[in-house]
Amino acid sequence: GTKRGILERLDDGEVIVGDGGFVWALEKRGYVKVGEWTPEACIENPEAVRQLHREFLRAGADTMQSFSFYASDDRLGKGENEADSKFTRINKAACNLAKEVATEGDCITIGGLTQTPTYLSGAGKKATQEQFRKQAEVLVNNNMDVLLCEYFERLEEIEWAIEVCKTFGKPIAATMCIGPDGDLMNNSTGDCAVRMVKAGADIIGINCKFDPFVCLEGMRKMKAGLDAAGLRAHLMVQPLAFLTPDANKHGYTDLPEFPFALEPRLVTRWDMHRFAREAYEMGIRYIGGCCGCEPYHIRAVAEELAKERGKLPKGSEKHDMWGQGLRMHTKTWVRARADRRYWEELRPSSGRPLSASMSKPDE
Ligand SMILES: N[C@@H](CCSCCCCC(=O)O)C(=O)O
Ligand SMILES: [Zn+2]
Repeated sequence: GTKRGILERLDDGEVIVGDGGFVWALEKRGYVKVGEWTPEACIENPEAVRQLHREFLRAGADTMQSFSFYASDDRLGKGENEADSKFTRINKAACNLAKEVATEGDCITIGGLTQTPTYLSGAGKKATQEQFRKQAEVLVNNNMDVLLCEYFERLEEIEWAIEVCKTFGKPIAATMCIGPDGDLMNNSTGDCAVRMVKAGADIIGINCKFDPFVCLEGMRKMKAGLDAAGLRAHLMVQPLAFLTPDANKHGYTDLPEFPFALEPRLVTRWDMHRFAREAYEMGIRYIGGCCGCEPYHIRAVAEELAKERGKLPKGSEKHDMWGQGLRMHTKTWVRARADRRYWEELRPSSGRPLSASMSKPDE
């Protein structure tokens, strides 16, 4: 068809703006349960999922990712008869919602899958790959343009997932939720990058668990690993929208504030400008967000890279860049904040005089 695929766009050096965090945004809206993090909302409240897709589209997202997170059969299904099992219905609905909104823009649909309870149970490669095959099959049968293996903490499991996805002949993206200190099986971040590419991924990187700047530290290690191995791949990063300089290799889940008091750590749109620029300068071209990342964060990515993309997102119709919308404010001191440097240099207070700036992660 006319729509140019993701690899064509990336090969042409184009920026792909990703969408943000679905489970996190929908949990705040009462459609997802913390701890389960499963996407029943696709069949129970499709209007909420559709609306969030539309908000990310308006913010400039070039991708619509199926809300199929933690939707493997071993987590969702109870082995009921395939056709109308919860597993099949949720994954199918997730694809349809992503496709519906993707057609409202010139978006690429991304079929997402992630780590499984089967792997953690120690059931081994065959049983684990069967889970990936089942879910990838539904995503491909429902016309997702790309398969994304995301939020893997262990290299071996994402290698198995990539191997399975490769059999479907779609472009493959793969992101691990690791920082600069490697995965949970003592594989270095650089080695994780190399082995994801060797397993067959076209686009590799990091998503979740760590803040935008810690993720970029991890991406620098991934890039160095690929360079040392003489490998090339497109780079992708979808960080948390929470600041986590104090996290250990387990990321935000080990911080005392996880999951119900991370709000003081939220990044501002200005942090996202700085992140998007640094990511772009590193050669990363698929730039989105994960947990905590709301549409205004994605709009900031699209605005920071407006020149490179040759366009502003629709949502910028209601947002003059760098605070220019304050020029007409009645208060002179607020008018003075219609200034890029003011916002770039501001170190915002937390408003919590008794709060420490950092916490100690639980082991
Ligand atoms: N594409 C997904 C990624 C979710 S990343 C992790 C979500 C919570 C994990 C946990 O605490 O177990 C989404 O946007 O929801
Ligand atoms: Zn996440």
